[in-house]
Amino acid sequence: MLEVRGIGKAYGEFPVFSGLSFAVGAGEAVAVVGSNGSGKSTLLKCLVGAEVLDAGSVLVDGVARDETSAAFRASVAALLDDADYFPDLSVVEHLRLAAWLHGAADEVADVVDELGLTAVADQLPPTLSSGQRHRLGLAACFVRPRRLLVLDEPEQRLDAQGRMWLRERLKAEKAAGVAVVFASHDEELVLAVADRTVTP
Ligand SMILES: Nc1ncnc2c1ncn2[C@@H]1O[C@H](COP(=O)(O)OP(=O)(O)OP(=O)(O)O)[C@@H](O)[C@H]1O
Repeated sequence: MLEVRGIGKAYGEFPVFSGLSFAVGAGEAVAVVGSNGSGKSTLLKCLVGAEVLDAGSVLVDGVARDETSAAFRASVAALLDDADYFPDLSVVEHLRLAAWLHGAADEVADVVDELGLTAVADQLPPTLSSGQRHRLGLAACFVRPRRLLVLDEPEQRLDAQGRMWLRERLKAEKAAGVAVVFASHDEELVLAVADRTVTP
Protein backbone atom coordinates (compact mmCIF):
# COMPACT_ATOMS: atom_id res chain seq x y z
CA MET A 1 0.00 0.00 0.00
CA LEU A 2 2.74 2.42 1.08
CA GLU A 3 6.25 2.28 -0.33
CA VAL A 4 9.08 4.51 0.83
CA ARG A 5 12.10 4.64 -1.46
CA GLY A 6 15.41 6.10 -0.43
CA ILE A 7 14.01 9.13 1.35
CA GLY A 8 16.17 11.78 2.95
CA LYS A 9 15.50 14.92 4.97
CA ALA A 10 17.75 17.61 6.43
CA TYR A 11 17.03 20.78 8.36
CA GLY A 12 19.67 23.19 7.05
CA GLU A 13 23.04 21.51 7.51
CA PHE A 14 21.61 18.93 9.88
CA PRO A 15 20.71 15.60 8.20
CA VAL A 16 17.81 13.92 10.01
CA PHE A 17 17.78 10.73 7.90
CA SER A 18 18.89 9.57 4.47
CA GLY A 19 18.52 6.55 2.20
CA LEU A 20 15.55 5.21 4.15
CA SER A 21 13.37 2.59 2.43
CA PHE A 22 10.52 0.43 3.68
CA ALA A 23 7.06 -0.74 2.69
CA VAL A 24 3.78 -1.24 4.54
CA GLY A 25 1.13 -3.49 3.05
CA ALA A 26 -2.60 -3.47 3.76
CA GLY A 27 -3.14 -5.07 7.17
CA GLU A 28 0.46 -4.54 8.26
CA ALA A 29 1.94 -2.24 10.87
CA VAL A 30 5.39 -0.68 10.91
CA ALA A 31 6.65 0.96 14.09
CA VAL A 32 9.07 3.88 13.81
CA VAL A 33 11.39 3.63 16.80
CA GLY A 34 14.46 5.50 18.03
CA SER A 35 15.72 7.89 20.65
CA ASN A 36 14.48 11.45 21.23
CA GLY A 37 15.43 13.62 18.27
CA SER A 38 16.24 10.68 15.98
CA GLY A 39 13.70 11.82 13.38
CA LYS A 40 10.54 9.81 13.98
CA SER A 41 8.11 12.74 13.83
CA THR A 42 9.94 14.20 10.85
CA LEU A 43 9.65 10.87 9.03
CA LEU A 44 5.90 10.65 9.67
CA LYS A 45 5.42 14.23 8.48
CA CYS A 46 7.34 13.40 5.28
CA LEU A 47 5.08 10.39 4.69
CA VAL A 48 1.90 12.47 4.68
CA GLY A 49 3.40 15.51 2.95
CA ALA A 50 3.47 17.79 5.99
CA GLU A 51 7.24 18.15 5.44
CA VAL A 52 9.01 18.34 2.09
CA LEU A 53 11.42 15.52 1.28
CA ASP A 54 14.95 16.35 0.12
CA ALA A 55 15.42 12.98 -1.61
CA GLY A 56 13.58 9.81 -2.52
CA SER A 57 9.91 9.20 -2.98
CA VAL A 58 6.78 8.00 -1.19
CA LEU A 59 4.39 5.89 -3.25
CA VAL A 60 0.82 4.89 -2.45
CA ASP A 61 -0.49 1.96 -4.48
CA GLY A 62 2.53 2.41 -6.75
CA VAL A 63 1.82 6.07 -7.52
CA ALA A 64 3.83 9.01 -6.15
CA ARG A 65 2.04 10.42 -3.09
CA ASP A 66 0.50 13.81 -3.81
CA GLU A 67 -0.69 15.49 -0.62
CA THR A 68 -2.70 18.02 -2.65
CA SER A 69 -4.80 15.19 -4.08
CA ALA A 70 -8.20 14.79 -2.40
CA ALA A 71 -8.06 11.06 -3.14
CA PHE A 72 -4.77 10.69 -1.23
CA ARG A 73 -6.03 12.69 1.74
CA ALA A 74 -9.27 10.73 1.79
CA SER A 75 -7.30 7.53 2.30
CA VAL A 76 -4.98 8.74 5.07
CA ALA A 77 -5.88 9.37 8.70
CA ALA A 78 -3.00 10.95 10.60
CA LEU A 79 -2.36 12.22 14.10
CA LEU A 80 0.95 14.06 14.14
CA ASP A 81 2.68 15.76 17.05
CA ASP A 82 1.40 19.24 16.20
CA ALA A 83 -2.35 18.53 16.20
CA ASP A 84 -4.40 21.69 16.51
CA TYR A 85 -8.06 22.34 17.20
CA PHE A 86 -10.64 24.99 16.47
CA PRO A 87 -11.04 26.69 19.86
CA ASP A 88 -14.77 27.31 19.26
CA LEU A 89 -15.83 23.81 18.15
CA SER A 90 -16.76 21.27 20.80
CA VAL A 91 -15.41 17.72 20.90
CA VAL A 92 -18.42 16.26 19.12
CA GLU A 93 -18.51 19.12 16.59
CA HIS A 94 -14.86 18.46 15.66
CA LEU A 95 -15.63 14.82 15.10
CA ARG A 96 -18.81 15.53 13.12
CA LEU A 97 -16.81 17.91 10.93
CA ALA A 98 -14.04 15.37 10.29
CA ALA A 99 -16.59 12.66 9.52
CA TRP A 100 -18.73 14.91 7.32
CA LEU A 101 -15.71 16.01 5.27
CA HIS A 102 -15.16 12.38 4.38
CA GLY A 103 -18.82 11.48 3.92
CA ALA A 104 -18.95 9.28 7.02
CA ALA A 105 -21.18 10.80 9.70
CA ASP A 106 -22.55 7.54 11.13
CA GLU A 107 -19.77 6.49 13.48
CA VAL A 108 -19.29 9.65 15.53
CA ALA A 109 -21.40 8.62 18.54
CA ASP A 110 -19.75 5.19 18.73
CA VAL A 111 -16.25 6.64 18.52
CA VAL A 112 -17.03 9.28 21.18
CA ASP A 113 -18.11 6.46 23.43
CA GLU A 114 -15.16 4.22 22.54
CA LEU A 115 -12.66 6.98 23.31
CA GLY A 116 -14.32 7.77 26.64
CA LEU A 117 -15.26 11.27 25.52
CA THR A 118 -19.01 11.13 26.19
CA ALA A 119 -18.87 13.23 29.37
CA VAL A 120 -16.88 15.98 27.62
CA ALA A 121 -18.54 15.77 24.18
CA ASP A 122 -19.89 19.33 24.43
CA GLN A 123 -16.75 20.89 25.89
CA LEU A 124 -14.35 23.07 23.91
CA PRO A 125 -10.79 21.74 23.35
CA PRO A 126 -9.04 24.30 25.63
CA THR A 127 -11.13 23.00 28.56
CA LEU A 128 -10.04 19.36 28.08
CA SER A 129 -7.27 17.62 29.98
CA SER A 130 -4.18 16.81 27.90
CA GLY A 131 -5.19 13.13 27.79
CA GLN A 132 -8.72 14.01 26.69
CA ARG A 133 -7.31 16.29 23.99
CA HIS A 134 -5.13 13.45 22.76
CA ARG A 135 -8.15 11.15 22.75
CA LEU A 136 -9.96 13.72 20.58
CA GLY A 137 -7.07 13.58 18.10
CA LEU A 138 -7.26 9.79 18.02
CA ALA A 139 -11.04 9.89 17.68
CA ALA A 140 -10.72 12.17 14.65
CA CYS A 141 -8.74 9.40 12.93
CA PHE A 142 -11.39 6.78 13.65
CA VAL A 143 -14.55 8.66 12.59
CA ARG A 144 -13.44 8.77 8.97
CA PRO A 145 -12.60 6.19 6.32
CA ARG A 146 -8.91 5.26 6.07
CA ARG A 147 -6.60 2.85 4.28
CA LEU A 148 -3.44 4.23 5.88
CA LEU A 149 -3.19 5.26 9.53
CA VAL A 150 -0.20 7.39 10.59
CA LEU A 151 0.16 8.04 14.32
CA ASP A 152 2.90 9.86 16.20
CA GLU A 153 3.29 8.38 19.68
CA PRO A 154 -0.39 7.41 19.96
CA GLU A 155 0.24 6.09 23.49
CA GLN A 156 1.22 9.47 24.88
CA ARG A 157 -0.91 10.77 27.76
CA LEU A 158 -3.12 7.66 27.78
CA ASP A 159 -3.81 5.95 31.09
CA ALA A 160 -3.26 2.20 31.52
CA GLN A 161 -6.75 1.36 30.28
CA GLY A 162 -6.32 3.72 27.34
CA ARG A 163 -3.07 2.00 26.35
CA MET A 164 -4.77 -1.38 26.46
CA TRP A 165 -7.58 -0.01 24.29
CA LEU A 166 -5.03 1.43 21.84
CA ARG A 167 -3.24 -1.89 21.46
CA GLU A 168 -6.48 -3.70 20.64
CA ARG A 169 -7.70 -0.91 18.36
CA LEU A 170 -4.50 -0.99 16.30
CA LYS A 171 -4.76 -4.77 15.98
CA ALA A 172 -8.36 -4.34 14.81
CA GLU A 173 -7.24 -1.75 12.26
CA LYS A 174 -4.77 -4.27 10.85
CA ALA A 175 -7.44 -6.97 10.79
CA ALA A 176 -9.66 -4.57 8.81
CA GLY A 177 -6.90 -4.20 6.20
CA VAL A 178 -5.61 -0.77 7.23
CA ALA A 179 -1.87 -0.14 6.80
CA VAL A 180 -0.51 1.37 10.03
CA VAL A 181 2.67 3.39 10.59
CA PHE A 182 3.23 4.60 14.13
CA ALA A 183 6.09 6.15 16.05
CA SER A 184 6.34 4.95 19.60
CA HIS A 185 8.47 4.75 22.74
CA ASP A 186 6.17 2.04 24.14
CA GLU A 187 7.98 -1.26 23.72
CA GLU A 188 4.94 -3.28 24.74
CA LEU A 189 2.78 -1.59 22.10
CA VAL A 190 5.43 -2.07 19.42
CA LEU A 191 5.82 -5.76 20.25
CA ALA A 192 2.06 -6.33 20.28
CA VAL A 193 1.20 -4.47 17.09
CA ALA A 194 4.17 -4.00 14.74
CA ASP A 195 5.17 -6.47 12.06
CA ARG A 196 8.47 -4.61 11.55
CA THR A 197 10.33 -1.65 12.96
CA VAL A 198 12.11 1.17 11.15
CA THR A 199 14.70 3.49 12.69
CA PRO A 200 15.29 6.85 11.00
N1 LIG B 1 11.21 22.44 11.90
C1 LIG B 1 12.43 22.08 12.28
N2 LIG B 1 13.50 22.87 12.04
C2 LIG B 1 14.75 22.50 12.41
N3 LIG B 1 15.04 21.33 13.03
C3 LIG B 1 14.02 20.51 13.29
C4 LIG B 1 12.67 20.82 12.93
N4 LIG B 1 11.86 19.80 13.33
C5 LIG B 1 12.68 18.90 13.91
N5 LIG B 1 13.96 19.31 13.88
C6 LIG B 1 15.13 18.56 14.39
O1 LIG B 1 15.16 17.32 13.71
C7 LIG B 1 15.53 16.27 14.60
C8 LIG B 1 14.48 15.19 14.61
O2 LIG B 1 13.31 15.68 15.28
P1 LIG B 1 12.01 14.79 15.44
O3 LIG B 1 10.97 15.62 16.09
O4 LIG B 1 11.69 14.18 14.12
O5 LIG B 1 12.54 13.66 16.42
P2 LIG B 1 11.74 12.47 17.15
O6 LIG B 1 12.50 11.21 16.87
O7 LIG B 1 10.33 12.50 16.78
O8 LIG B 1 11.93 12.86 18.69
P3 LIG B 1 11.06 12.54 20.01
O9 LIG B 1 11.28 11.09 20.35
O10 LIG B 1 11.68 13.44 21.02
O11 LIG B 1 9.63 12.88 19.71
C9 LIG B 1 15.75 16.92 15.97
O12 LIG B 1 17.14 17.15 16.14
C10 LIG B 1 15.00 18.23 15.87
O13 LIG B 1 15.61 19.22 16.65
